[in-house]
Amino acid sequence: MAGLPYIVGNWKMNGTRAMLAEARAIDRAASRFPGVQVALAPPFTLVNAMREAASDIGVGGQDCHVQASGAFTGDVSAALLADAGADFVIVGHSERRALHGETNQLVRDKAEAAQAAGLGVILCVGETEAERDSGSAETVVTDQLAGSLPQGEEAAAKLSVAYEPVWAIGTGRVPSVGDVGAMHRAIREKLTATYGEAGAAVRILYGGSVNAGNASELLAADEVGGALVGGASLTAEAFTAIIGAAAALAEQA
Ligand SMILES: O=C[C@H](O)COP(=O)(O)O
Repeated sequence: MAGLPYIVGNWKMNGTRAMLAEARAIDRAASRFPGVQVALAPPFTLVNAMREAASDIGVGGQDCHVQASGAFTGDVSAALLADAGADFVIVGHSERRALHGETNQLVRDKAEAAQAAGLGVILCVGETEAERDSGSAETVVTDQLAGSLPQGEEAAAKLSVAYEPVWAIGTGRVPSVGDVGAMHRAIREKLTATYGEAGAAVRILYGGSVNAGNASELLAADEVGGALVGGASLTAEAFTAIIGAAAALAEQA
């Protein structure tokens, strides 16, 4: 595994100020598991408050604009996220690709803008169920990577890739461990083809219905360096169980 296991919670469009109590509890739990890197991506509105409430976890955004500033009503730039205290940003989530028509080129531009602003990037890729059923999942994912991986000398250094099969997100369904490993190996190959040796150190996270019951198995799959967790990151109890599973595996390794 490349580096510490990286367990990231994506709160999506959830999170009032009252939920900072969960973030604080997650932060306390993270401090008990120094062998795991833990982070949360709350809505923009909570980034700064979460940064101030938590000290042992990374805090990130769920999207960013490609420009640093300007007349883009409603958008938030990577520079603004960094100013609010974010360490990283998620780009290319399938919900952004599907609901906001984000193309690979746009995702790449966002990733490069984020890195230029000093943020780490979690770049999401994943196939739909129809693409999986037609046998083209690997081609779809490697094509997404070809189009959206950031370029530049330091691009691999602050990058993680999250493999999230669209059909597994929020459905309670997960791919077999064998399919997860096969896809993660294909992603690794693409990363080393793109970045050379630096591609070997990029963490590849699995995302899609990860929970306390399946985390150990999924995290043990080939080339899985962590998890991007949606629903099960909304409560400290559920998310801490996943962090604990990652810590136990890391200790065995
Ligand atoms: O970013 C997180 C993923 O979309 C996974 O969401 P989920 O864990 O609710 O399936």
